[in-house]
Amino acid sequence: MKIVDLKDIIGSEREVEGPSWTSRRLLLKSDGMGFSFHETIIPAGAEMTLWYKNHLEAVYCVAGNGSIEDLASGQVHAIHDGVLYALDQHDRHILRGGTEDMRLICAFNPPVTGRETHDADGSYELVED
Ligand SMILES: CC(=O)NCC[C@H](N)C(=O)O
Repeated sequence: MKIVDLKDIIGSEREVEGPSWTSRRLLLKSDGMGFSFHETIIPAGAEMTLWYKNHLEAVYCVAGNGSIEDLASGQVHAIHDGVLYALDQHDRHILRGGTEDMRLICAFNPPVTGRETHDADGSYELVED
C-alpha cells in the first residue's frame, strides 16, 4: 500500500508549473499503478489550449469553477465541483478558469512518467523513445 501526502509533493520535483496551471503528481508511472494521478490547480481567469495526443485523461473537479471547450465541436461545458470530463478521444480542448480557482483531480492512461515535455500546443511528447 502507498500513502501520499499532498504536502510532501508540494515543492518537490513532482510539482510542475505549466504555462497557466500547477500540477502535483501524487502517482507517476514509477509508482506502478498503471495510471498517474494528479491534482491540478487552474487559476481563476486562466485560459489554455491542451491536447494529450498520447494519453487518455479523466478529470474530476472538486472545487472552484470554469469551463472546457471541445475544439472538435465548439461545445463549451461548465465545470464545477462534482463534474468529471473524460478526454476519451484525445480531445483538443480549451480549459478556462472561472471566478474561483479550479481544483481538478486527474488520472492519465498511460501513466505520465514525469519526464515528458509539453509541446507549445499542450500535448505531451515522451522525452525518451
Ligand atoms: C487538468 C489537466 O489537464 N491537468 C494537467 C496535468 C499536467 N499537464 C501534468 O503534466 O501533470
